Amino acid sequence: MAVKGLGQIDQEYDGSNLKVGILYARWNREIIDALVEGAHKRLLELKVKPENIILESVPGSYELPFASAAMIKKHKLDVVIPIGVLIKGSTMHFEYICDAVSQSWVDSRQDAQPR
Ligand SMILES: Nc1c(NC[C@H](O)[C@H](O)[C@H](O)CO)[nH]c(=O)[nH]c1=O
Ligand SMILES: CC(=O)[C@@H](O)COP(=O)(O)O
Repeated sequence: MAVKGLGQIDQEYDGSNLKVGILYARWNREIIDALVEGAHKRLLELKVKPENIILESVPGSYELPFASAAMIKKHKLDVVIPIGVLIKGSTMHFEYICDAVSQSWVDSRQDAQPR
């Protein structure tokens, strides 16, 4: 049977040696702030040291892909958690940003490939 949504955590994870970034967009802050708080809380539950959780923000979701790569280099992170919220309105703004961000993630994966 297909597993839908988050699977059950089936093992202990130890993040005590990890340095993690949370990079969030400064749009739709009520939702963003709840997502950031939840990510931070979960990282602490997974034994990531508070001093090894770096929080930074960008103007919006459009900046997340390239700013994520820059943040990893700047803070020598093991991983970054990008958080953005796009809400459909009455124009094509939503589609344009989603498309740009999706393509930017693809480009950043290609940049990260070993030459
Ligand atoms: N409309 C939303 C945006 N728009 C801002 C862009 O992401 C970008 O920051 C701006 O165009 C400057 O380059 N961002 C979101 O995260 N969510 C939105 O709903
Ligand atoms: C994706 C968005 O920015 C959204 O808030 C835009 O709303 P609208 O399309 O009505 O300008």
